[in-house]
Amino acid sequence: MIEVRGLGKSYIGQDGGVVQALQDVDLTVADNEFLTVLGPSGCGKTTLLKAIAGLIPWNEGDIFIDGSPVRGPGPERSMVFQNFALLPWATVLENVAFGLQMRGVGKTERIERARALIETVGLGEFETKRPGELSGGMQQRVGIARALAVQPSVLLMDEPFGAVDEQTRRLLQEELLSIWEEHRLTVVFITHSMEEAVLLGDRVVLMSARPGRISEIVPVPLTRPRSSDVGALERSGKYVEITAYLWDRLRDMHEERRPAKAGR
Ligand SMILES: Nc1ncnc2c1ncn2[C@@H]1O[C@H](COP(=O)(O)OP(=O)(O)OP(=O)(O)O)[C@@H](O)[C@H]1O
Repeated sequence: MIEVRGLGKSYIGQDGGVVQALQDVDLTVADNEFLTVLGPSGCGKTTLLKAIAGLIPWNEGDIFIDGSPVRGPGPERSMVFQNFALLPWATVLENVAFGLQMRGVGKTERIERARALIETVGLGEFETKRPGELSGGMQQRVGIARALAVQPSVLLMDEPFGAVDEQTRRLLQEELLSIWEEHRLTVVFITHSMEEAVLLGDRVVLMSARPGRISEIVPVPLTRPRSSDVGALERSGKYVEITAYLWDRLRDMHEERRPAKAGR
């Protein structure tokens, strides 16, 4: 379980001013939950994820993973980044096995575990290729396999499918759903897409901007498993209703931030 309590984070901007990125954020993510996070650009989504990952310090509040306070990165948490963040000089196999090497796992086991995950994400024929020889979607599959290789209980995903084309995105969503259905991980997934947030999530966290706060948490009562027929799901009335609701809420947030028009 992830518990975020009263989290506040500010940055010092280039001009020396203080940017309050997060304020009073309270959030509980249950074991094996798939939580998606949606909100306007700059509302602190990445900051929240990096704090949970233990990659940045914060000013107020606490974060606990299974009751233990977060003081830095830990073996139970893995992160997947939008820009893949692969080692450019290393092969697919080496990239996926890298985290295991860092954790002192022996070579034979490393290769065995990495190969199994490379198969899972459908890249069996590409294990000797380097990232530069792969498409964006393939690189992100490597990123996912690498994150899963260390057998985390928590997967933190920062807009992982934001840099790939629409068709690849759809395939990656289906793959991620089936991986999650099999491995039952706790996932926190940031996205700019309302459709993606609803398709994947058990609940959608809506954040509002400046300072970033949780505006609302919207449950997604769509049946699982969802990986088998994503198309049918998207045509269901409930799916359409929830995405329309999220869009209304996001539009309200944009309207609130827009300067009032003259004469109104
Ligand atoms: N290292 C930093 N130094 C100064 N300000 C920062 C830094 N990182 C983020 N910020 C600011 O903090 C706020 C939140 O940033 P963050 O990247 O968490 O938002 P986000 O919701 O993930 O944005 P986006 O959706 O555009 O990726 C923004 O105003 C951003 O400019």
